[in-house]
Amino acid sequence: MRTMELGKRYGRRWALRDCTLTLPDGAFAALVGPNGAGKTTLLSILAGLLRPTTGRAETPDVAFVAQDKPLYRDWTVGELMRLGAAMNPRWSPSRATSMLGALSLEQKAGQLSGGQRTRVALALAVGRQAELILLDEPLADLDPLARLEILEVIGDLPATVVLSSHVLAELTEICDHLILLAEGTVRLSGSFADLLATHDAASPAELVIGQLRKAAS
Ligand SMILES: Nc1ncnc2c1ncn2[C@@H]1O[C@H](COP(=O)(O)OP(=O)(O)OP(=O)(O)O)[C@@H](O)[C@H]1O
Repeated sequence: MRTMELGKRYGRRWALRDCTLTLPDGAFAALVGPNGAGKTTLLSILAGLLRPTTGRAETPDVAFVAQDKPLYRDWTVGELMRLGAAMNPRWSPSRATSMLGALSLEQKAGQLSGGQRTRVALALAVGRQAELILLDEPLADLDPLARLEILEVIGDLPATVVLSSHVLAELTEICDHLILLAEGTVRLSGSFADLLATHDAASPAELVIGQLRKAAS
């Protein structure tokens, strides 16, 4: 995945500016930044849902799980999975099922809890076997064990993953790359291994906190 001088302006204000990034295939990148930094804007452009004002993005086949997870309320989980299969020639039932946990296929989407809806949205994204998976704060409503379980499954996928989150632990334990945005610009990007070798930080968490403090000052 590559972006070149990507920018998005709303009126006179830039939500994202001069964003040039490269992520190697198979990277699992943490997308971090303060509220309003431009994370959702970047993910929406990468997903093809938002047209950039400047620059361009080169992305492979993309699956996007947005903050709100729209699902057909009257459809059962099983029907949604069958829809996923019918719409995607590369559909993997086993990958999709790995996200569903103990969820019943008979349950209607409109009657699911927030965390259960998240599982279904992730199943639809993962079942497609997209090469790039974009996750915009997807895990907020999952219980701690479900979070861990799902992050491990996502980490093992043969895909490039970009995960936006404010929960440091889930980012720094699982992700191998970092994209740090502040005020619409990329402040830091690269593999955690390279960044730790070139910055004064003992751990990924310390690196991220230090950089967020710097961005806020
Ligand atoms: N449709 C829009 N019209 C005008 N401004 C917008 C629009 N969408 C986003 N913005 C502005 O763009 C900036 C970046 O927003 P974005 O949603 O990308 O931030 P974020 O990093 O995802 O924030 P958060 O962590 O709070 O979800 C913000 O200042 C926001 O107010």
